[in-house]
Amino acid sequence: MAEGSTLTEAPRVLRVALLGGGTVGSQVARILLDDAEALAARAGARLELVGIAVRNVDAPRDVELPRELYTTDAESLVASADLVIELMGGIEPARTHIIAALRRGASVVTGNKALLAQDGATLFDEADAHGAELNFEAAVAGAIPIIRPIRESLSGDRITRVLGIVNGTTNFILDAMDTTGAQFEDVLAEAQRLGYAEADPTADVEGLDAAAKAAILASLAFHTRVTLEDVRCEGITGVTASDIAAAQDAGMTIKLLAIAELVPAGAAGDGVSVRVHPTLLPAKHPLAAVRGAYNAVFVEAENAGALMFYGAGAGGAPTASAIMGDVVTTARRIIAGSPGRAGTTRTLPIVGLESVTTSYSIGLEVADEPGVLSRVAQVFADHGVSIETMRQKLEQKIGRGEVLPAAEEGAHGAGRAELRFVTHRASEAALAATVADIKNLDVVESVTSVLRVEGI
Ligand SMILES: NC(=O)c1ccc[n+]([C@@H]2O[C@H](COP(=O)([O-])OP(=O)(O)OC[C@H]3O[C@@H](n4cnc5c(N)ncnc54)[C@H](O)[C@@H]3O)[C@@H](O)[C@H]2O)c1
Ligand SMILES: N[C@@H](CCO)C(=O)O
Ligand code: NA
Repeated sequence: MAEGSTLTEAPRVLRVALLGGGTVGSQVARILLDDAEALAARAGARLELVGIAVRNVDAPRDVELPRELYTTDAESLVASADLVIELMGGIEPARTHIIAALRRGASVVTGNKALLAQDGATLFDEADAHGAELNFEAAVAGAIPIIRPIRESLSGDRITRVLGIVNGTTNFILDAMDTTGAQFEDVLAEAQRLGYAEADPTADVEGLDAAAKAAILASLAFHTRVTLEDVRCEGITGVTASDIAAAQDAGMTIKLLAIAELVPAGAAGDGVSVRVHPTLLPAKHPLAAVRGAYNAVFVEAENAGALMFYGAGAGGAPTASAIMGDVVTTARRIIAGSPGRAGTTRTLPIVGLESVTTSYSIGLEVADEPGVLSRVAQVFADHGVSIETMRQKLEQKIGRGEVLPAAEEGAHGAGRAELRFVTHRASEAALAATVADIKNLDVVESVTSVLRVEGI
């Protein structure tokens, strides 16, 4: 405390501009107004909400707030603020407003994963150049504290892998498919009816929302720059009821995982692989227990071991909780006069899926006749892909190293059989070549699914 100051000194005031008054913004405004006393005590300054920028001042709203706070003039709000909370979403004009705030030396709190994943580097450079802070806990997994634990709590450790269920909509859909046995399209329609899925669900079901979060997590976990373009992304639209049933038969469940891991990149040392795709997980894996629209992030670090962060990944009040945590932390640092951001320290090569090994589950429809199994198995062997388990519909199962008796293999006569193979870890290239050759076998009717497997 400066010489001569006393505890009775008038509290400092920080002018807070809120850009966006929708699902999250309206809850943030409510907390700023309702909890003003407690927030002032924790932040060390009164947080004065000076305005809320919206598209339409007269739009109907769920949360009652003083009408005079609303404005369409975001630019003027930003020009007068010490701290800007950006909850408009989208790239522009959010990006322009954030840069304008940072250039004035005002700190910014945002939940905008799309913008951070596309152009975070520019924003962080602006923050660094002007001694301002840019915080974004709400951008990944909503209310769950995951950004700060990775940036701060684990900053003395070496994170090797992050596996996340970071999209609630797709987890809700996959969980409902798992519980009811229904097809994707039917569950999506029901999720839209219940308000769990957006009218335009593309960003969620195609994995793009999860990919943006994966890019942010990878950048922080590995102290390097990763953008949306670096993320290999596959959504859940191709997951069928029969994939889910086969997973259940094998004691597994299908989750849309965001996976970021350190992988060897030859002489260069470490590289980074970042991907989003439907993934088979054993039912005993902690992420398999994440139901409904919940999110969870599983972090593996050299010294901490495995950690799991779980909770609500979306929703107005939960996401506002993460925003407010950033607001109080940022306010404290403004008062203390010390921006606390630890910047990126290196640039690791992004490694494509062709260099990453993973286990696979492959479903086939084949002619049910003698010799089919050995011909399929030979194709795996030809490409050096080792089989961990094989299941045939009718509950015949070959475990590690066992061989199905020839008599049994031919016992069902003409007709079709469904085979499911799970492989040991193999490269994408070896797996693709195996699948292509299997498709060409005359005894194979079709390859019904190819899914990656984690946690076995
Ligand atoms: N909703 C969630 O559960 C959730 C969770 C995590 C992160 N986020 C992120 O938080 C942000 C806000 O999400 P939301 O769900 O509250 O959005 P929303 O669509 O409910 O609200 C957006 C608000 O921004 C205002 N706005 C948009 N464009 C504007 C413009 N050009 N000028 C002035 N005002 C404008 C709108 O009027 C509205 O008040 C997004 O970046 C989103 O990705 C949302
Ligand atoms: N659409 C996102 C909202 C949170 O980012 C989800 O389903 O998880
Ligand atoms: Na979060």
